[in-house]
Amino acid sequence: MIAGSRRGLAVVGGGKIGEALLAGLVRQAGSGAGIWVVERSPQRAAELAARYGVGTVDLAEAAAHARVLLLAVKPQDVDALLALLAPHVAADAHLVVSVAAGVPTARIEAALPAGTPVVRVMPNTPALVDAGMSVLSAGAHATEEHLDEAEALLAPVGRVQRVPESQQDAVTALSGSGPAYFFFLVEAMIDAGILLGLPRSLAADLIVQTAYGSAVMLRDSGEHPVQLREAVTSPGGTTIAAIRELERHGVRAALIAAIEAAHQRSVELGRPQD
Ligand SMILES: NC(=O)C1=CN([C@@H]2O[C@H](COP(=O)(O)OP(=O)(O)OC[C@H]3O[C@@H](n4cnc5c(N)ncnc54)[C@H](O)[C@@H]3O)[C@@H](O)[C@H]2O)C=CC1
Ligand SMILES: O=C(O)[C@@H]1CCC=N1
Repeated sequence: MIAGSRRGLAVVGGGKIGEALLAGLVRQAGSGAGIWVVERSPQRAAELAARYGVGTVDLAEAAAHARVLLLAVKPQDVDALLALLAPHVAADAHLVVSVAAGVPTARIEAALPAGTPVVRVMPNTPALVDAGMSVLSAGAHATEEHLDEAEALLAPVGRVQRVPESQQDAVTALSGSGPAYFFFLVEAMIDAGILLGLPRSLAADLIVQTAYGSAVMLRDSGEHPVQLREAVTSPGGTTIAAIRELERHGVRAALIAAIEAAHQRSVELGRPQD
């Protein structure tokens, strides 16, 4: 294969985020042509091939066909994967994109042929519904063109930002893990509806639509969250009674501590494995 003749994308690791990205990208492209998946579990590979019409290949075939190798395995599995992948990577023909939480581009570069361009990305699962948030950082050999290439890949499934790599652990704690915090809040709010005697399906409908409407307002109104909250909080009314309880139970401090813990875990995951 001549350097530069490769096209398309191979997703290595078809787990939760690998599938979210695959699903969004295949939907946007209109088919799975030019998209391959490498998956350790044959059963999972067959499932993804059937669901999205993508080809399932091994690492050597992925590297032979695809220009972009998108690594979506657990941080703990990255080193083992790189050892298997490295013999098939050509620095002048591939762009390696890693979504592994915490793992620095320097660690990936050290395991690949000298000069391989690596872009670190923190995506999130709303990519599944084209509402993802992907945050990109360049490794030592990734140029603006490589960042543009990674951005073009991810832009169809949501918004894209670029940050210095030093901010990626914080980004991971905010937008990478972020959907889980919102799902957790929604889960708790639905439980509150159950406590108040509403049927589960009604409580879920009320809360999901309220979450959706609030998210659209946050994104589109241009107003600060404080202003939006104040507009809901009538003097002597119901909302302030609830807000007082949230503050009394330390919910704000709990969220800050939770996100700080996620940041710390991302830093730990980035350290070389024993
Ligand atoms: N789940 C999420 O919302 C997000 C996850 N990430 C990152 O994405 C990566 C994957 O996370 P999840 O999808 O949640 O994990 P997961 O455990 O659901 O998926 C990992 C997949 O990789 C496969 N795998 C492992 N080694 C392999 C190899 N050598 N070759 C081929 N396939 C291999 C496993 O069989 C599994 O299906 C992690 O590094 C995580 O930090 C990043 C952003 C968001
Ligand atoms: O929980 C995790 O480690 C991954 C990274 C960001 C979201 N999920």
